[in-house]
Amino acid sequence: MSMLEAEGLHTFYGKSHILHGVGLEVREGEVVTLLGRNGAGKTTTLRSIAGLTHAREGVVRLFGKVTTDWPPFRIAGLGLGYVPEGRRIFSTLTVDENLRVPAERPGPWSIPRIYQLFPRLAERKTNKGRQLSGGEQEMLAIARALLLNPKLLVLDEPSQGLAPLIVQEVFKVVTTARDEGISVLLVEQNVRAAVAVADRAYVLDDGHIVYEGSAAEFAKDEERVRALAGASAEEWEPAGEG
Ligand SMILES: Nc1ncnc2c1ncn2[C@@H]1O[C@H](COP(=O)(O)OP(=O)(O)OP(=O)(O)O)[C@@H](O)[C@H]1O
Repeated sequence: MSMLEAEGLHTFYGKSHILHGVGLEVREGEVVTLLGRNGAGKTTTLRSIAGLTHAREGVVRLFGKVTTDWPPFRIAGLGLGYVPEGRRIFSTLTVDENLRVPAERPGPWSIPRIYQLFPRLAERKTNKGRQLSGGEQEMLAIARALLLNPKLLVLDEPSQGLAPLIVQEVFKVVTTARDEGISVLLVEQNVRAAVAVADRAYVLDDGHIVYEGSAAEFAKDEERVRALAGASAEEWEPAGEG
């Protein structure tokens, strides 16, 4: 079953035509990564899906419903958990207070469950948002989205600015969510980290999808990975044993 189907999206900022017929799909239980260089249109694709910048042409279907022109709150209510770029957590509130902000949607995720699965956040419970490291802030932002009990989690560059070891920790959160039955759409600059967790990959270039296929196949294509990953290509080391 499809969690998300986007077809032929054309999205503009004013007169700037950014997406030129973008199509992608996330099926139930999948982690799908959307890759591409700076400015390729990844964030714009996510904004079109989440209802923040509506596509002028094309269709977004979420959980079988056409949501192309729905406002963001209605899309969130349907089960889309969107974590934008830049970790917008409340810096003057504690971790615990941050987690109490979202309006709950019924489901298996609760604050005790979050603390159980992300002990790092439990340890930091009474720390203010601004006292957290970048990795902890990202985990908190994802945890907050999970409390909405989404069926599809959409993450925009969770690894941005994080050291490799911390990236691995944040990506464990992604696999935990997937293991809990949540589908994930992941936008990343860190190509190697993303293809290591994803089932399928799409590559966006200048508003066009130029690759679509298995993430494992993509990972094998060293030349392609290197071209996309650029300078960060050497940074990612797969998690070692234990
Ligand atoms: N609010 C805006 N108004 C006008 N142009 C914008 C706006 N936001 C983004 N753009 C432009 O749209 C294009 C796509 O941007 P987008 O943020 O979707 O790319 P991206 O692939 O997510 O890149 P990045 O990795 O830098 O976030 C870029 O050329 C960008 O300059």
